[in-house]
Amino acid sequence: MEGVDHLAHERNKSEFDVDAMKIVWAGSPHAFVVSDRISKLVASDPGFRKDNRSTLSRKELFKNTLRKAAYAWKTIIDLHLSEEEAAKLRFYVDEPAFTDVHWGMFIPAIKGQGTEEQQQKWLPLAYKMQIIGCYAQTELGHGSNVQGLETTATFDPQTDEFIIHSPTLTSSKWWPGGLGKVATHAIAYALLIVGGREQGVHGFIVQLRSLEDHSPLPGMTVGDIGMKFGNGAYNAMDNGVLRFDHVRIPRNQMLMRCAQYTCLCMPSDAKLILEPCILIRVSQVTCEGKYKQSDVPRQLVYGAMLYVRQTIVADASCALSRAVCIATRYSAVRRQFGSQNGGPETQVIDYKTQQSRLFPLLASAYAFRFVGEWLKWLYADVTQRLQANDFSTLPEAHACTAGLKSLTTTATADGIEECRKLCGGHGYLCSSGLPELFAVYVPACTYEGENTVLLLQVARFLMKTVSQLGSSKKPVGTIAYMTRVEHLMQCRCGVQRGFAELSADLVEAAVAHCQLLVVSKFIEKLQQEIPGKGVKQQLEVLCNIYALFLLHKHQGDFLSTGCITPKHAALANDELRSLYSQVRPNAIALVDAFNYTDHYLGSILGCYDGNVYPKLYEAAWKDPLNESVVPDGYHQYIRPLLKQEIRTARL
Ligand SMILES: CC(C)(COP(=O)(O)OP(=O)(O)OC[C@H]1O[C@@H](n2cnc3c(N)ncnc32)[C@H](O)[C@@H]1OP(=O)(O)O)[C@@H](O)C(=O)NCCC(=O)NCCSC(=O)CCCC(=O)O
Ligand SMILES: Cc1cc2nc3c(=O)[nH]c(=O)nc-3n(C[C@H](O)[C@H](O)[C@H](O)COP(=O)(O)OP(=O)(O)OC[C@H]3O[C@@H](n4cnc5c(N)ncnc54)[C@H](O)[C@@H]3O)c2cc1C
Repeated sequence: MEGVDHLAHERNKSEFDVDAMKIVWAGSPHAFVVSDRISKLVASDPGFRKDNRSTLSRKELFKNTLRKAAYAWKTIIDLHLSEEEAAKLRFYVDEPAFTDVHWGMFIPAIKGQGTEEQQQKWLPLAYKMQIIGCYAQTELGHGSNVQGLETTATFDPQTDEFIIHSPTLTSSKWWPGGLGKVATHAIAYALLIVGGREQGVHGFIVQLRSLEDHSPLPGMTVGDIGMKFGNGAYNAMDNGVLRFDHVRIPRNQMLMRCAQYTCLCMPSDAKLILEPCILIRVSQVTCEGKYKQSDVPRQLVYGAMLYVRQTIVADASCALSRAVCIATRYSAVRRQFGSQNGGPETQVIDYKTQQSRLFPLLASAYAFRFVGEWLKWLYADVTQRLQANDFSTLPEAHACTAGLKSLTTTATADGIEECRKLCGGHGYLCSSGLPELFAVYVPACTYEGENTVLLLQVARFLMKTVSQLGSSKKPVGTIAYMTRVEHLMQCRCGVQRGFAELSADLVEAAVAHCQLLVVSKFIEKLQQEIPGKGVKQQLEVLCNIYALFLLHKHQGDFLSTGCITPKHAALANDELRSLYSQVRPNAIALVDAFNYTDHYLGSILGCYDGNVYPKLYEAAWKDPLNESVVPDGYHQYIRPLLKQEIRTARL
């Protein structure tokens, strides 16, 4: 029945203060208040309705997304929402759209790589959405290999302009979100050519469409690249294709500063904190056509990616927690087998197999939340260091953002699919929310750096650290533990095979390094003051589950290297079962702590009151196919079949 909490008996089992855990999950009392208020604002506004998405055609879906983006912007203006509140509103609207790239990449790239003058010119326009930007780096022929990009930007000293051109089919920009139909401007990455010499890949601000009638400017061929995976909401995003035919832009539209770390302390909740920027000029082209390369690492040009990868780790904890919330609530509602003397059947959440699949994912959601908080700190720290021209932790920041982005997105994508399977057949219904969540989430394993390519970056960083063992340069920070492998390196010295030959093994080592990072940051979190009855105890259980689950999953490696004995492995498995039993009475409360509205979850299986079956039944009849009792096509195709008239029928 409506209004009855069918999960009340589960909630009454909780052994900790759920409201206190909500604040831990949100990050602070302030963050909780903002999240709670904005999520309810969005959930209560019919203008943000999303339960009909799966019945829309792509063009209807896209136009509805434009309407929602405009409506969200109007809401932000009318309610005078702050940067933080506006970012939360876009988060809870939960609609992949051009605004994601405008706010999440276009603006950070200008902040990170634009000079003071360029920021003063372009940022006010972008903040007021008087221009809409996209991040046009990937091409048809190159995505991972940024140095392989073929678009050219040739400086013309006669006119003090750059000529942007797509010399080959494979140099066509391909994938940038928002590019296909909406963006008026792009940060386009191109190979700079000055005086006939190639000077590497740089970013350029290029206007794509008229601000009067939105038509593509001369020399631009631009459109959408077509339908993407599944029928999910990501098809509301106009990922585009763009070819330049000798398009001229003023010299002052090459992004000529790379102090992006000093400007970007934009934590994942996107509260923009502008740090004073130290002018670190990576490169510039003078009006005489002279190219000046300064001595800062050229990789500062990749700054926007480093920033976005950091936010993707926090996003992973959100996506995984959504799926776990749905699967946990439904596992408590669903009963199957086990009836004793006509009594109720067993809740599937009580089966040890269900717990051994579900609870490590619950622990992972919390683990990724806390490592995401730490990564936000690391990013702010590298920011401060860059202000003093201290690049010492830049390699570590790159390795951590790349590695944790790879680890958490892979685990989250796999975890969402596991949650769908944990819900049985009903998990395959769009009304469960899981198919769309999966379809929208999985590209995170590819965009912002393909996950294996990024793990190779971590492996390169680890091997570089190993090569320095024995020297005066001692490993510190997240690789301090590697001093312990020094003896291994000495006894194995001489056996050197190529990085490429060993790359598959090195990627596994990179994953292990990142998993160690996640566990150690969870442990550090537990060393902090955590208020609320039983809250720290619950987090300790989840931390132990996360760590022991990894040990169990990779026990072959631990055993073969002599790190543990078979007895240790058996003890770990026993302890895991015991820990699952400790989570069981608190499982519903632990997912309630995410504080997701039913609107944001978008799932009948995961609805707060657990009143699943009536909602499933009611939702079925709303499907357009049920608008008529006799289906369209019966008379044309089915009746001839049934009446054996098929031989003569015109199909
Ligand atoms: C794989 C690499 C890193 C290789 O770059 P490379 O110039 O060939 O450099 P290398 O020789 O391998 O390394 C040279 C050196 O540069 C360092 N480095 C590399 N990247 C960074 C960084 N970001 N920050 C700081 N340092 C960086 C590396 O660690 C190397 O250092 P070392 O020489 O070993 O000390 C690069 O090509 C890359 O990042 N590829 C991935 C491209 C990518 O992520 N594209 C994303 C496009 S935008 C997008 O997808 C948006 C998604 C939509 C959305 O988010 O909604
Ligand atoms: C939904 C979505 C949105 C996107 N949005 C944007 C955007 O807004 N702006 C933008 O610029 N781009 C965007 N992209 C593009 C995205 O950044 C690239 O697809 C991504 O960087 C991967 O590059 P790639 O496609 O070239 O993959 P590839 O590198 O071609 O990967 C193919 C395979 O090759 C392997 N591989 C590649 N190099 C190596 C190597 N050196 N060693 C071993 N294996 C290797 C990879 O591991 C992978 O298995 C988007 C992509 C998607 C799917």
